[in-house]
Amino acid sequence: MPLMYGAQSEGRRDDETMRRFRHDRFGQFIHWGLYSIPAGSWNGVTYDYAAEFLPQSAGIGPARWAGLVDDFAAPEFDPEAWASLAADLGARYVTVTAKHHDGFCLWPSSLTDFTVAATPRGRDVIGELVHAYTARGIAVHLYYSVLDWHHPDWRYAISSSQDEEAFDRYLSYAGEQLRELATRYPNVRGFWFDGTWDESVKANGRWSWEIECMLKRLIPGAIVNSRLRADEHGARHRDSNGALMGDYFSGFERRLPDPWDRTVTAEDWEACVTIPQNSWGYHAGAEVARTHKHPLELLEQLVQAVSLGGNLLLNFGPRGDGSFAPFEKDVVHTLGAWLETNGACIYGCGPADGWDYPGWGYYTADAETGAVYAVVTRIPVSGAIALQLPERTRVRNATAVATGRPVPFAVRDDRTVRFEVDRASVIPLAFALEVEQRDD
Ligand SMILES: C[C@@H]1N[C@@H](C#Cc2ccccc2)[C@H](O)[C@@H]1O
Repeated sequence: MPLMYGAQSEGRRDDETMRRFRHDRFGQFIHWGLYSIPAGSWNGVTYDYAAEFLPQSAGIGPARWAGLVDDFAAPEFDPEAWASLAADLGARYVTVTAKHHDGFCLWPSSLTDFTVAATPRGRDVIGELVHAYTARGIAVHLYYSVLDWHHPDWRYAISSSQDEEAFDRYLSYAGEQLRELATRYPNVRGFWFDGTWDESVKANGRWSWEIECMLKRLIPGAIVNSRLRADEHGARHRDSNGALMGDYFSGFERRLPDPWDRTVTAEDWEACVTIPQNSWGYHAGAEVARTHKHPLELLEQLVQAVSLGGNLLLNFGPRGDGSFAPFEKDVVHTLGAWLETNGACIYGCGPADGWDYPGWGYYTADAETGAVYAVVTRIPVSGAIALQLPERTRVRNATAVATGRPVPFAVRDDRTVRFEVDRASVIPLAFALEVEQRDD
């Protein structure tokens, strides 16, 4: 069907900025704001739900919530230390909350007083972070929530002409804030939109189309996630013709596609995940919870995403004072150490065509050289790892990515080779396979 405000381009972007995003594969999400201070509790009551939703969970109105501005002193906020942590994690880009659903701006926006400028130290958090990450060679994407509980003209739905006039005012405000962000911080690489699920936003596909155009005009090559977009019929992420809007699909939140679902390899996509079960902002309960994911579970999610042609955006929620919790530092050390010696099977990699999901782990392939990697995450009780080869394919040799040492294997038949793996091996265990086509 003809669309005025559908997808702005067909197929994958192949410019340098998008190739870099695809090559990066691993990003760190940062959720930090006023919600990090109460950390899930209010007036002595702890709410198990996501900490950044505390105003909703505890029924706190905008005026009372704004009282937290005076407490946002962030004595431990150290942008260079945050950038070092991202580098230690092995993240190649960072997506930082500039404005979350509560409407508080982590940059000194001229469009509202509800910003860091009103806090005791008045620091331009976004500006300092963009500088620190960029100086470490880490690309920055800015998270912006269209949903805004603080702004008086926000509406969940439009049910009167008054609602329409108010929401038009809100969309103008949000548009000017986005212009301000792209103008103040022109070396950010992308914008990560959220809070676009309500009827009011879905009814304004033209606005979302215009925002994408504006940001890419102000920052040529800027990357915009599909979550910003609706078309004129209210279709989100993909327009009414099924074409992806924005530059990559961003519908995987706290979930990944099934490891055998090769359909997702048709598009660029990114999954965003938390370390606790369900809190993006710092929740004090997470420090003692027994429920958050083991670092190796998160590492497996990264390998799984890459094996299906996607990126993983792993969330960290700094405490209200600007420090990181020990359980988050554990994740940094575990993933960073593994990526230090095994990153070849992640960075610049994607799906290994013809190599079906094996069950004991994942296959990735270097997008440039075609080198195939077998990454073992589950060692069978026998210790035997059987590889089902694509047709007319032979494995010439195999080496352990971490050590470069050759890995012995046996040819079982013309479609199967078998590795014997020490069951005490540190996993994920990555093998680099040198394969060749047989001419039989
Ligand atoms: C990236 C994540 N998206 C946000 C959300 C949400 C949400 C949660 C429940 C129902 C509808 C939407 C979270 O607050 C976090 O920013």
